[in-house]
Amino acid sequence: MVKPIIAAVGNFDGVHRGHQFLLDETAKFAQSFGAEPGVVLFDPHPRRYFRPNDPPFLLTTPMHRDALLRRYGAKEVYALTFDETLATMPPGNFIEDVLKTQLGLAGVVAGADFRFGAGRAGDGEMLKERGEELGLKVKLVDVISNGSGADKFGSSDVRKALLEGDVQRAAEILGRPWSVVATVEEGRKLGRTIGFPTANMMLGEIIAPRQGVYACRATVDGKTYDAVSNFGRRPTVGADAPLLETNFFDFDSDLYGREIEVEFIAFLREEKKFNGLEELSAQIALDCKKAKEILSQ
Ligand SMILES: Cc1cc2nc3c(=O)[nH]c(=O)nc-3n(C[C@H](O)[C@H](O)[C@H](O)COP(=O)(O)O)c2cc1C
Ligand SMILES: Nc1ncnc2c1ncn2[C@@H]1O[C@H](COP(=O)(O)OP(=O)(O)O)[C@@H](O)[C@H]1O
Repeated sequence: MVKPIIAAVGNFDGVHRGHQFLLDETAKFAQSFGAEPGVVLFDPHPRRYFRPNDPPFLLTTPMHRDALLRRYGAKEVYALTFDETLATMPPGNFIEDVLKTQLGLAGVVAGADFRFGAGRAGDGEMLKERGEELGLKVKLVDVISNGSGADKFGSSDVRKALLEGDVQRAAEILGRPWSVVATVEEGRKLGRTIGFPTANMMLGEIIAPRQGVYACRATVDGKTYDAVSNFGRRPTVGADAPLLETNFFDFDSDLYGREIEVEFIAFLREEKKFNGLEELSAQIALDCKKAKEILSQ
C-alpha cells in the first residue's frame, strides 16, 4: 500500500541548510505517523510571478532543486503551478482545496514564519488551526539561527553572497558549494586554439554571480575534476552576453550537449580586457596554477 505523505511547504530555492533542517524535521514527524516525507513547492517561483521583470535570481534550476530535495530525504516533490489562481486563493482554500483535497496529504510542516495565500494572509497559526480541523497533522518548525545573530539561513543571503563573489559564505549557508547544473553549448571554438578549451554554459534563469574567474570543481558522468571557470562577457574577444566557461584539468574529451555540474570554490580575480589572445592565455595559465593550489588545500 502507498504510504501517506506529510510534506514541508515552501519555495526551497537552493535547498540551503534551513531547508535541510526543515526536511529532517519533516522526516521525523512523518515517521511518527507512519508516513513518508515530501515537499510541496511553487513553480515558477512566486517572485517571478509578482516581479516578472526582475533579473534572474534562482539558486537552483527546478530539476537540480528537486534532485537535491530527494537527496536530503524527500520521497515526493509536488510542484504547484504558481499562477493567478494560486496567487489570489484565500489561505483557507489553499489548505482545504489544495493541500487536503488535491494533494491528499496526511500532514504538513512549515517554518514558523511561513506566510501563504492571497496577500500573504495565512500564517503558521492558521495553518495549524484550520489544518487540524480538517484532520491534517501540522507541525511548525522554529526558525534556526545561523550563529551570526538573529537571522536565519535564507535563499536571499546566498544570493547576496554570490553577487559579491563570496562563494565561501554561500557554501556555509547551503551546506555545500554553490553549483550550476546545465548543458554544454557550442561557442566560438577559440578556447582550444589558445590551449584552454572551455565548456560553455548559459545560466538562463539562474542568478548571475559576480563576474570573474573562479576555482571550481566540475562533474560529468559522476566523475569530478578540478577546474577553473570564467563567468563574464569576455571583453578581449568582443563583449557578449555573460557566459560560464569552464576548463577541466586533466581532461580531454567532447562535452557538447552533456549535462555538467560546476561547483564554485573560490573567487580568483575580476575579468579583464587583454591586448590579444597571447596575454589572455598567459593569464589563464596563472589562473590555473592558482586554482590548483587552492583546490589541493
Ligand atoms: C580561466 C579563464 C579566465 C578567463 N579570463 C578572461 C578575461 O579576463 N578576459 C576575457 O576577455 N576573457 C577571459 N576568458 C575567456 C576567454 O576569452 C575565452 O575562454 C576564449 O575566448 C574562448 O572562447 P570560446 O569558448 O567561445 O572558444 C577566460 C577564460 C578562462 C577559462
Ligand atoms: N579540458 C577540457 N575542458 C573543457 N572542455 C574540453 C576539455 N577538453 C575538451 N573539451 C571540449 O572542448 C570544448 C570547448 O572547446 P572550445 O575551443 O573552447 O570551444 P567552444 O567555443 O565551443 O567552447 C568543450 O565543450 C568540450 O567539448
